[in-house]
Amino acid sequence: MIVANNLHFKQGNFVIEDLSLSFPKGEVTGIVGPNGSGKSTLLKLISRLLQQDSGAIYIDDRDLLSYKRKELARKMAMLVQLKEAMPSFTVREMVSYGRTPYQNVISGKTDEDQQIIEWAMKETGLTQLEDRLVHSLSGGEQQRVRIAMALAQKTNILLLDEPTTYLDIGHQVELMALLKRINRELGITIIMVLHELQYAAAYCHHMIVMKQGKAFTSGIPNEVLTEDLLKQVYEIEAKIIYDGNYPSIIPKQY
Ligand SMILES: Nc1ncnc2c1ncn2[C@@H]1O[C@H](COP(=O)(O)OP(=O)(O)OP(=O)(O)O)[C@@H](O)[C@H]1O
Repeated sequence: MIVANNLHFKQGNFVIEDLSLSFPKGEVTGIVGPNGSGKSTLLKLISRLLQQDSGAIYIDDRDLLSYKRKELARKMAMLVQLKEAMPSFTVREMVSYGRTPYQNVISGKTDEDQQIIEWAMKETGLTQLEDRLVHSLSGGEQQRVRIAMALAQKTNILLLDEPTTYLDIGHQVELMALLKRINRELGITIIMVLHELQYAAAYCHHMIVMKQGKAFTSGIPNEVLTEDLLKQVYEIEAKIIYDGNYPSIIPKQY
């Protein structure tokens, strides 16, 4: 469904060269790799926040660059890293922004828009918080608001850059479970950058490992995530112990 062919991209001293990848439709793909390996850059190229120097990205067999802005916003939602302060909007107002790609300036919000806003808040457990100001919420609640806004956008692709940043382990697991349910029940294709290899292994169908602007390897997580990979990509000696699909990584230096 999403295919990248022979991408070339240069920013400063960092280069992506001849990168070709595919992201399976209806599945959850995790992009992992060390700091500075190009994970966010790859996600930004897929969401058109950045544009490759050459090569092409196809979404549903159509060149990404040929989509009109609103048309693309109806197809994919992107949650960038949570770095900036959240705005002074209520939860409902912020979720409503997800309807922007469908709105007509004259008619404003339709009944259908309102129903979708209610649905998105319900799916993410925010109905009780709808009148709260977003910046007054906890980190985990704020992430749910951002996901609700993306759901209100009614896209079939959701891209997320490090969605678990700033969350404690309880909220990390809650968020991963929410994303898994969104994928399973709504069939939304999810592509996310993750630092936690254990979540990539446990919650993703497909995993891509980036190293220095290249896809070092990709495939089924528990086949990709090996002690040898940790050595070659992260340069650590570590032991991996699986409990079902969930790995524990124990570094030798410990
Ligand atoms: N605007 C820019 N100009 C020059 N270099 C940049 C720019 N943005 C990113 N880079 C460089 O590109 C490289 C890849 O960055 P990117 O953010 O994609 O890495 P990442 O794998 O997501 O890293 P992290 O895990 O630390 O978030 C890094 O070396 C970064 O310094």
